[in-house]
Amino acid sequence: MSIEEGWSNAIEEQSGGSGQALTKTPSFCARTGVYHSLHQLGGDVEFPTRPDLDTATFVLSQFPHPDQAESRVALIDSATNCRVTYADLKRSVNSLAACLYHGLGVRKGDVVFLLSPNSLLYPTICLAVFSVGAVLTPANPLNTASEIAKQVRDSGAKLAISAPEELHKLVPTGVPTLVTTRLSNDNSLSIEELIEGGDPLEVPQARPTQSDIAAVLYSSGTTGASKGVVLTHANFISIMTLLKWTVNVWSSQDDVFLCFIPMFHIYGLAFFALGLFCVGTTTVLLPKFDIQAMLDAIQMHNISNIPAVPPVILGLVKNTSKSTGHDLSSLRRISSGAAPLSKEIAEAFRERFPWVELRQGYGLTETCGAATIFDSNAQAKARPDSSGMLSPSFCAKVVDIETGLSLPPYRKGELWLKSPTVMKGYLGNDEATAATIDQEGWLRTGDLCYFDEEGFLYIVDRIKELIKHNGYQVAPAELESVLLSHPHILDAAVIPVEDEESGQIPMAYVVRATDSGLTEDDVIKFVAGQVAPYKKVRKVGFISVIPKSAAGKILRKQLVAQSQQHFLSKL
Ligand SMILES: CC(C)(COP(=O)(O)OP(=O)(O)OC[C@H]1O[C@@H](n2cnc3c(N)ncnc32)[C@H](O)[C@@H]1OP(=O)(O)O)[C@@H](O)C(=O)NCCC(=O)NCCSC(=O)/C=C/c1ccc(O)cc1
Repeated sequence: MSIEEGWSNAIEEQSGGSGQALTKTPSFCARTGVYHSLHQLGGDVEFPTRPDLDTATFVLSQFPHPDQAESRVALIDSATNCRVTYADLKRSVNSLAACLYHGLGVRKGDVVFLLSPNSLLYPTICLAVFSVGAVLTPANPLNTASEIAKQVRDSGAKLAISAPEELHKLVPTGVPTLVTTRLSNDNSLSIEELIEGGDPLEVPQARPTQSDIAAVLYSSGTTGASKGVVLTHANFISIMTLLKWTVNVWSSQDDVFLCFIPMFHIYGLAFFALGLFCVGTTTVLLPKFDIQAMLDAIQMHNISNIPAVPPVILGLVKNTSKSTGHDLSSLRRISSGAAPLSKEIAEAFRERFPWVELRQGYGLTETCGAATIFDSNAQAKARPDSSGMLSPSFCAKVVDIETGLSLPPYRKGELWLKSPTVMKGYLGNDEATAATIDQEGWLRTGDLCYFDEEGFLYIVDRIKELIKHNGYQVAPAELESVLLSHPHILDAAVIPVEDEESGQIPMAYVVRATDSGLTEDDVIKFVAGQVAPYKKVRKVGFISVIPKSAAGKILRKQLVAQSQQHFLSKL
């Protein structure tokens, strides 16, 4: 059904022939213009209301019964086959929390910077930091030293924890730093040693409360520069409760999960560093994403469930064949988030893996993770373009960009969300917070969407100026400021260019100084030297002037059209 047909059906249904706005749409209230979750709170999903509850206490309280915790495996490192049981994990968390509090004097509100790829220690560090009421600020280890210094400064970090190979990037910040594991040639204090030496019984009794800040994760939001998203313990406890409910709805309690999604982003943090421990499942960790290592791990550990991103789903389609290779029969479910999954990739995946359920979800750092869910594979299969229905406790509005009015089903507008998982705001940035969360608590997502009459959400475009490369955010404004720092670049604009493998790549339009002789390669190398690899400019066009509005705003859509035309003319 087309949008137009659906819309006229919805109007017909709403008016009931009388022209009155009486909606039959199950999730949409025509009077308030609000879409509600069709999943009722209460019954099987209930948020803990005790104010004096923190994320770590909540997660640890959900662990399997002590009789089972000694044998039930929480984590497996696929590279070493090293295993961590739930009982080990609990002891490590309490032991490290005791050391952070008594030994290092880490207190409530102190910001702890974490720079590490996924590892068996990552969840322990997160939970121990939460236990003492400190604020976790994780970062991508691929970030450059200057990107890291910026986050350290902005977050006000008092202590850092670093993988040994990344330590050199933290030294210039002057922040006291612990390494996760100690290399033989170095005498830094390590988390591993603290865990071994700590006494789990000395865990601090003064715990943070639900309204305290738990973490600050960096995201570009709907505009430009990276900002610290302030998430409270209540946000995390709510998302854990929803995740637990989701796993129950999907009957995934006995699944073995594969993790390569980075835990320094909300997707990995919420799923793998915290949420799945509330369910008692086993997670196999890939230290780094690699398609062959992923296929080996699926076969070796009988992986059944993979939270993924679109490029990985494409990778699975392209790198496996029916007749040869790995036994992937254990796979039951793959979910896709962080970037739009094209209908073509979804269909190719379903054809190649007919026994595997594929479900798309939608979430943001600002909502502490997933906002939507598909209840069943049949629902998802019938709607390959949809990201699912609102999760319990979520409300949405679809707001007309011109008029600000709330729109009914099948009308496209900006998605606004409200739920107990919505962030407190951006750290030290009241202006950005006010521009993103209104007085009533509605969060503007910067995504263009519509709902159908059954309450399924379809994200159709991005209003916010963000490029999504491999599921990572790339902010054009950040790259433009790097480009403008080049002495031979007079003006620059960065736009997304569609790319089959990675979703989108950043392309720069550059106005170069007369007779500068600057080449595409020069520009690419100049940017690559200053930003994390996923932010690299991968294509350059030279132009005489950057198109701008009367107010000086870059007309990116015009440049996108220009790049598409250029590409088509080359075919
Ligand atoms: C697994 C991916 C898809 C691919 O990994 P990869 O192949 O290793 O590629 P990378 O992008 O990590 O980096 C590779 C690049 O880094 C370089 N590199 C490699 N290690 C090095 C090195 N140590 N030194 C320096 N260079 C190096 C490497 O050379 C290479 O450079 P280049 O070839 O130029 O791209 C990876 O990109 C990835 O994990 N992406 C996911 C990002 C992600 O989690 N985003 C979520 C954001 S939060 C969000 O949106 C939440 C949504 C959500 C939605 C729904 C829900 O239900 C819940 C949540």
